[in-house]
Amino acid sequence: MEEQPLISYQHVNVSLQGQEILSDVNLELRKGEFVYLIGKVGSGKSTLLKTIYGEVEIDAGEAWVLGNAMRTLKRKDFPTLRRKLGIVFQDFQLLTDRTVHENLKFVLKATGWKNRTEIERRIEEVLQQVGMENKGYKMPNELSGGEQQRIVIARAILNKPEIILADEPTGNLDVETGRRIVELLQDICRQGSAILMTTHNLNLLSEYSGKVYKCEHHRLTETTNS
Ligand SMILES: Nc1ncnc2c1ncn2[C@@H]1O[C@H](COP(=O)(O)OP(=O)(O)OP(=O)(O)O)[C@@H](O)[C@H]1O
Repeated sequence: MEEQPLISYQHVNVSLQGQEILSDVNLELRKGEFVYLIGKVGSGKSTLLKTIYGEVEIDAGEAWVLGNAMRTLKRKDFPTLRRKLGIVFQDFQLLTDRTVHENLKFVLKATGWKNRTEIERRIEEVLQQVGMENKGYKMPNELSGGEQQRIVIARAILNKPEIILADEPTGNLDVETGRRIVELLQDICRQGSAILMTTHNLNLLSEYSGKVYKCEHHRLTETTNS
């Protein structure tokens, strides 16, 4: 039997303050998929991602995320869902008053990790995975933009999420650094997390394969990535 998709949206409508943002959205994300979400500024990409982690409500349609029906999911159950998602925001949002290591430890502790050895081991593993193994002692402001984004990705993968939502993860970076970040996400995808990322950088689409959805005129259409 075919596995259920990790995300399945059917005929979903989303509005903000009475304004239609997205209408009749159909979206599917399956295990191991790398999916791009493209579209003009203000077309609704971030809003769509926000519905997946429950920050924005869905008005109509059917929406499933990791087995949860999003329209009936209780507020108290959102934190449990969010822990299963790795979220990479456009601006980095590392805690600026503590080191990289402390940033990562903070998340592990907040998500229930207690054993000190396991915590240390996991921090070492994710730092290695993003190529930042010697940077744990640094403060965020001592890192370049690309390095900070790597740490944000390290933070997102701490709990081995099934889905990573990345909102314009290359937005503030130069082309080459942005490319390396996408390579890192592709690498993480190959290791088992599905990735849904928004981008304005259409060059990436031809360089790194993936399914493409385009947000336009309040609709989402799947386009071919050639
Ligand atoms: N909190 C809000 N209240 C009302 N309208 C909002 C709110 N947040 C966003 N919008 C509107 O929703 C629309 C979609 O915004 P969204 O941020 O999802 O677009 P986007 O495609 O992610 O844009 P960008 O490429 O600039 O990130 C925009 O018209 C925006 O003005």
